[in-house]
Amino acid sequence: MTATMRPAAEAAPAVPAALGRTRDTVQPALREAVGRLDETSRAISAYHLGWTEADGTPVSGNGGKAVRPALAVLSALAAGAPAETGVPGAVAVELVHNFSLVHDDLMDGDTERRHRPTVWALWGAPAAILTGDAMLALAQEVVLDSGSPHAIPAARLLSETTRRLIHGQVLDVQFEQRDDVTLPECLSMAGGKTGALLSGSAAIGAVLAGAPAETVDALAVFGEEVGLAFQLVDDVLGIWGDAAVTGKPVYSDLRARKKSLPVTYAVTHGGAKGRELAEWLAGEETGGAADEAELARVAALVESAGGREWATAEAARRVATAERALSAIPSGPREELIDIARFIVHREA
Ligand SMILES: CC(C)=CCC/C(C)=C/CC/C(C)=C/COP(=O)(O)OP(=O)(O)O
Repeated sequence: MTATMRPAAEAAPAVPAALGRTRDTVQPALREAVGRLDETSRAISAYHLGWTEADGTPVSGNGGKAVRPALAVLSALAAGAPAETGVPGAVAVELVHNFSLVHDDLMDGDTERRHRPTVWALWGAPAAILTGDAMLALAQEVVLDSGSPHAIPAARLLSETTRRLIHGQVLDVQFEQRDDVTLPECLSMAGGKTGALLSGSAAIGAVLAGAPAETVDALAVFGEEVGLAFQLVDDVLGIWGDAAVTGKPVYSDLRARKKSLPVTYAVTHGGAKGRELAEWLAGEETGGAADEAELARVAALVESAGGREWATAEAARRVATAERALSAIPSGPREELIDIARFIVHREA
């Protein structure tokens, strides 16, 4: 068993069928949209999205799990519209997501994502900033060009979602300089950094379909809760995940002394072990590639202070709340949304 609290005998849940199906529905539109970018941004985006090698050779690589576009397409279906209605929203949220990853890797100095070198590591900081910017601008354009009579409210939702996402990242960066971050503050940061885009993804298809406010709100609540579960699991994988499976370097969050959710829980609720952890986080003596053993010791400290168990249980609680929010959503899309939420808590990458 790696990151989850799943009993050893229980198999990992299958990847939900909706993820593959919606990926096939959305990919042609995503490729068409990226094709509108200038030559340099297009080539770098194609690499980041797993379509080519860095030298432009076509590949079918790892472009990510495509969770957000799946939510956007299912959101349209949940509103009684065809899948195609959600596609511009799906393309837009995947572009916003990838803008945020390209910029996040640069900010964190991370050199590996999706089992490949990151954009800034290959092309440098200016190219990473500009490629991310290009994807973000393109996302708005795709929604505005959707042809939906509800394109303006959908574009507004995307804008508000992006502002919340950026605010979450602002808090995350600020927390690195603070040693008094509380658990509610950390949850609020994760709600912005990850909950906002999952919420916007789960709502945008319904907005494009002109669904009533109750439907949009229920889907938004579902996405927000799933987003928090997503970040909790992401933080757990960042400490106890298998780098060969996650495709990201192990311990990068701990090495940067990030106030992730399991770490913040451990510090604020872990008694003497939490205080020991807080001292380590505030210290300057650790860091760099030579300290792998030290980071393993700190990971064990977070675990013995209850951080891993709490984060895993909290993710399950968030998914249960998310599922309850869908009570009025028609069967079919509801079960597929729930399958994705459960997959998120049990994933290992
Ligand atoms: C403004 C700015 C820079 C914000 C950064 C926000 C940020 C990077 C939040 C983390 C979100 C997250 C859990 C990403 C992994 O998604 P995933 O596992 O779905 O990734 P995948 O697409 O590779 O599967």
